[in-house]
This record gives sequence, structure tokens and C-alpha cells, in this order.
Amino acid sequence: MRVGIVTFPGSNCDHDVYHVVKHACGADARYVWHKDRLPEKLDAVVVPGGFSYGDYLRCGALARFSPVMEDVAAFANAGGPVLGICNGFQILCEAGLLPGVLMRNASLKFICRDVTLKVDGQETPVTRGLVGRTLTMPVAHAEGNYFADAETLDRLEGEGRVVFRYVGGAPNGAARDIAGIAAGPRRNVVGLMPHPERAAEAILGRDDGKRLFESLLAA
Ligand SMILES: NC(=O)CC[C@H](N)C(=O)O
Repeated sequence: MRVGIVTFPGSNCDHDVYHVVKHACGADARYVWHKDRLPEKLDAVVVPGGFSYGDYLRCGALARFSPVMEDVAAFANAGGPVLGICNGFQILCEAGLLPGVLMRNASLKFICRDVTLKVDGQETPVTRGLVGRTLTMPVAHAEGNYFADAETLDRLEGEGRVVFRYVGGAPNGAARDIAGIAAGPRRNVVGLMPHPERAAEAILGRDDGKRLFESLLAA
């Protein structure tokens, strides 16, 4: 199992994802610089969190133009599993690989705290065997307020593509308490605002997030 981890100028969770994939899960991980092509024979792609291009003009709005995104789109459209975490979720929305947009938090403040998520909707490559469970992991973002028009939200819900919801209300104002969604021919493109890679080892306090990587790596 070989996972490509895309690094943009300003990514800061790429090393955490690398550590979890390689050392916590024992799979092959490699960084992919945003100006390079995706290597052949990748089994999954992770677009990690951070502050790509300093979050100018809007989180992910510049990163979507990076050369690697053409390959990420082709990989996704061919059914390859793609996981976008936080800034990665924002980038996938800006790139049109996921519907909707992440706006400034309703509080206009950066939020950094643990949240509880319900795994919802239909199974995806990162939620196999997890639907109906609750998982706890941190959020750390200024723009996690998920928005899409009512028709898009209804379609996402109707198709079982709302795959993570905040339990007890969204901390950021997200529509319908949405923390993560899926798209793609096999619901293979998944984005979520919380950080599973920051809750992936019991010795560091919690390993709920590791479940998502285990699912992805078994995909
Ligand atoms: N942790 C992150 O990936 C942060 C995402 C983005 N820079 C924000 O603040 O919303």
C-alpha cells in the first residue's frame, strides 16, 4: 500500500500524516511536492492540512492551481481514494472535487479543540466498518464553516455523502453540522475538517483517528 502525501508551500500536517501512515500503520508513504506529478502506482492520496499559500486569498484558493492538482483530479476521477484533511478539505472544495466551500468560522476566531464526530452516510474508503460510530479528534481551523446551497446539501444527505457530523453542534457554524463529505465515482474523495492524524496513537492521548487511516490503507 503506497500513499502519496501532497505538500504545498505552507502545508504543516504533511509530516504528521507521513508519521501515522508509515510508523503507526506500517504502510509506504511518500511526499509529493505540489509542483511535481503524482508518482505511478499510488494506492491513495492524502491532501494534508496547513496554511497553503498563507491562506491567501481564501484557504485553498491558490493551492488548487498547483500542477499536482491535475493529477489528483485524474486519480480521483478514476476512483482512486483521496483524503483531504482540513486545509486539504478546503483545497479539494476549491478544486471542485468536492461540492461546497469552507467559510470563516461563525465566531471569526481560530478554533482548536477536541470534537466528537458521528460517522454517517454510506461507507467510503476511510469509513469502512465505522458508520454509526462516534470518534473524537481535534479541529484546528479558522475556516471550517461548511456551506453549500440547500439543493446541494439535500443531495449530499440523500446520497449518503455526509460522512462526518459534529455531535452537539458544529463549533464553526457549518451547515447541518457537517464535518466531512464524500464525492467521486465510488465516494472515493473524502474531505473533513477535524484532524485524524493528530489523534492516531494512544500514547499521544487518543487513537480514534487511526481508524480512518486503517480503513484507507485496507481500501
Ligand atoms: N489546520 C489546518 O489545516 C488549517 C486550515 C486553514 N488554514 C484554516 O485555518 O482554516
